[in-house]
Parts: sequence; structure tokens; C-alpha cells
Amino acid sequence: MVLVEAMQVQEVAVVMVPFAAQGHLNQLLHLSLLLSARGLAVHYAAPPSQIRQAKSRLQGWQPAALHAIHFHDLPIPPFSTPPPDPNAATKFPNHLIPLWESTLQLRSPLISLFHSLSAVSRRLVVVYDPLLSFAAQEAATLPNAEVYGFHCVPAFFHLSYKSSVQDEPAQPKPKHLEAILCQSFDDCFTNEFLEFVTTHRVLPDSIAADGGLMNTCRPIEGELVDLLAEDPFYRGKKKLFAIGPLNPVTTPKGDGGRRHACLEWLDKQPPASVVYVSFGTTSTMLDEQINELAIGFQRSGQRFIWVLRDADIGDIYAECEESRERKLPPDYERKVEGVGMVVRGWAPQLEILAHPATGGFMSHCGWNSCMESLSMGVPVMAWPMHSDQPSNAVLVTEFLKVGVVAREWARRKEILPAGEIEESIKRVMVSQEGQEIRRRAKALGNAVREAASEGGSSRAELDSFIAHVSR
Ligand SMILES: O=c1ccn([C@@H]2O[C@H](COP(=O)(O)OP(=O)(O)O[C@H]3O[C@H](CO)[C@@H](O)[C@H](O)[C@H]3O)[C@@H](O)[C@H]2O)c(=O)[nH]1
Repeated sequence: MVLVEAMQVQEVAVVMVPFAAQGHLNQLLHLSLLLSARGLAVHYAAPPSQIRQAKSRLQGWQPAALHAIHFHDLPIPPFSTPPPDPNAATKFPNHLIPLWESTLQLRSPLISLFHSLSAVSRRLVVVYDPLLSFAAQEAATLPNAEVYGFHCVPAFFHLSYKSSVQDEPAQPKPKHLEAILCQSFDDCFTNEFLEFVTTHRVLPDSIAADGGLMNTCRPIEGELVDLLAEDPFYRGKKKLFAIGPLNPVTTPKGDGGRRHACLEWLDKQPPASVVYVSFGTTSTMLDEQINELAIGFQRSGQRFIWVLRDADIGDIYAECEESRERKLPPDYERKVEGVGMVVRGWAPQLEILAHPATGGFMSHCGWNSCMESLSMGVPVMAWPMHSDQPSNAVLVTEFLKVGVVAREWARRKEILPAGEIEESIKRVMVSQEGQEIRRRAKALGNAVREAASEGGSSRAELDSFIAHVSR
């Protein structure tokens, strides 16, 4: 009986179609590993440099786990990889648009892949990023295919974004959520990106999706997932599976290789004493702001690890047309030695957040960072930059109350002075108010980890998704 079930599972081929950006590649790679660990045959299809990037930056899994995934390097035409512009009017990574334009050419190699897998599988299950919804349109033409949209952002973002843009009357919301969900955030996206989305109709309104998968969970926003499931797109027809966090929630053990120096340093610090600072892979700070951050951290007197890097370029393995030297105040790293560490390359964020010495996270609130922080019980100092981040910051600080706003969205065009940076660090790390925030973050972390463990709600929804696609 067990053997028959296992064979049936193998008759299902799951194909992941991630959008080309670290925050998107990463979530679908975690999901691939979760599904393949449960016996499904998983295929991950993307341009070669994106696959290489996703694999090399994976955290929380033993590298050998990757051998179970079938990676498909799909060709795309050459594209330019300009550097990010720190002086741009908004922080949205417009410099990635040439890459995204080029990934529109994935349609043809994807069709070939879908056809060949469909021919040898009882069922083809395509999990696609809605920013590449042509993948769903193509797969849906095959008789044995099912398509599931994968949402890289929380239900909160969908609900608040829909409230701000939709022409039809907004979906009624419970009174207590009305104010929090109806805030609108200007300038989250650039006109160039919105034009890209509209011109290529990468997000058509009515994709024939069979359901949706969300990297979120009931302890974080169960009520909001239920509300989203009431949306006319899902109501009564399609199932939404809240299966997050997708990142491993037990302290990652490392792979026996050399540990990053910042982890060795963290080992020597007192519990919950270090502020981790990182603004993800799509944001670039002005030199003036870097200077204020440096002074603010130093003045706060708190220990810190600061990941000081620009946004990724389109192909991180290509030579960048120009690279910027990010200056710190003179002799800064020597002056903060023992208290603060500046990391200029890639930091092991998941391990840092899971480390008992980490007590707070100054973050741009990208959804991976939010989920990683929420699952490790680390409170947030929110500094949103673009996209879903302003609304994620509201979710974390106003709805969940596990963080403070470090930089208000309304002040996005200002250089935030060192004094205010110092203040938000102290609010979380050492104030009376911070004590309560830290307590809530810890309790939520426990609940999120339970949700992802045996008997938890996210595990049950993942089981239900696996049973559904393997039926
Ligand atoms: O030195 C570093 C820098 C980043 N990370 C990891 O990189 C990921 C960053 O992802 P995220 O926090 O989501 O930020 P972005 O890279 O900015 O992600 C983009 O994609 C996300 C998912 O759609 C959106 O929520 C964001 O707004 C969008 O900017 C996380 O897993 C981090 O752990 C590291 O491990 N080390």
C-alpha cells in the first residue's frame, strides 16, 4: 500500500517557475525542497544564472538536499546588467527591468518543458510566480496540468493593495481591520515597472489558476488569509494554502564547511544583545544615509552586525559596468571593533536571525526577511524601501505589534538623521516599550514555528496541498 502511494506521488511532476529576483527565487527553492522531501518529483525552471544564484545562496538546508531537485537551465536572450542608481527618485530596483524583459522569452522553453513532462506524468503541477503568469496560461492548455499561483508576499499586501487600486467596489472588511488595511502607499513601484507589468500583461486578471499557495501562516495573519479567500477570484472555487514559513525554522546546523566570521563573533555575545541590520537584495542607500546609519549605530551603544551592500545586479556573476565604493566615516570599523561588525558580502541571514545573541532586526521588510524574523521571534525596526515593504511594515508594527517603525514611509525622500536611528534601536533593544515588543515577538516566533511543525496549521495545509495534487 505504502509502495503504491509512493509511486503515485512520483507520477506527479511539479514544476516551479520563479520570477528572477532573489526574494522570489528563494521562496520557491525552499518550497521545492519541502515538496521533494515529501516524495514529489520537483523541477525548478529558470535562467542559468538565476538557478546558480538561488542554489549558492540557499540557507537552512544541507547542500545535498539540492540533489533531489531537477534543475532546468532555460535560455534567455542577453540583457544589460546596469548597476543600481543610489540617486534615483525612488528605491525600486528599475535596473533589473532589462533582466525581467529578457525573462519574457522563457515562454518558448517553458512550453517545451511542460510538454515533455506532461507526456510522461499522470499530472503536471505548475507552481508559478504571478509575475510570470504566461507560464500558467501555457500550462493550462495541457489536459493533465494544474496551475497554482505562488504568492511571495503576505495576504495583508494583497488586501491593502486591492483596496488602493481596484476600480470595482472594495471587498467589505471587518471594522477593526478597515483602518489598517485601507492605508495607501504612493511610489511603491515605479512607472517603468508598472508599464512593464501592463504592457506584457504579466498579471492578467483572470488566470485559470487552480488555487494559490502563500508563504504565510495562521498565527501571523489567519484572519487575513480567510478574508483573501473571500475574494471573488478564490471564493468557493479555488483553494488558498497558507503553508509558511517556507524557510527552515529549526536552527540551521551548517554544512560542516567554514562558518561565517559574524557567526563566530555572535557566539561570544550575550543573549538577545545584537541588532542585525540588512536591507535585502534590491535596495541601495545614498552615501549620506549610510553615514547617518553608521553614526546612529555607534551612538546607540548597542552591538550590531550591519550588511552594507548595494542591490543585486541582473546577473550577479557578470562584471558590473561600474561598482561603487560605499564609504563609512573615517576609521569607523576600527572604532566600533568589538561592538559592531560590517559585512560587505553575503551574510548568513537565517543563521544570524536564529542565533540566540540576535535581539533585533533593522530591516527593509522584504517578505523573506519578515518571515525569517517572525519565525525566529526577532523584533523588527522597519525601514521600508519599495514594493510590498511599506505595507509589510504596517503588518509587522501595527497589526502584529512586534516591531517599531524606524523610518516612516511618508519620509522616504529624506535622509534620516543619526539621532532618530539611535532612538529606534534603543526603543526595541532597551526600553520598557521594547520589553513588551520583544515578548510578543518571542511568543509569535513560538507560534509560527509550531505552525510549521508536525501537527501545526501550515504543515496541515502543506499536507493537504500534497494530497490534493497527488490524488
Ligand atoms: O546578505 C544577505 C542579504 C540577503 N539575504 C537573504 O536574501 C533574502 C532577501 O529577501 P527579502 O527580504 O524578501 O528582500 P528583497 O531581496 O528586497 O525581496 C524582494 O522580493 C520579496 C518577495 O517578493 C519582496 O517582499 C520584497 O519587497 C522585494 O524587494 C532573504 O532571504 C535574506 O535572508 C541574506 O541571506 N544575506
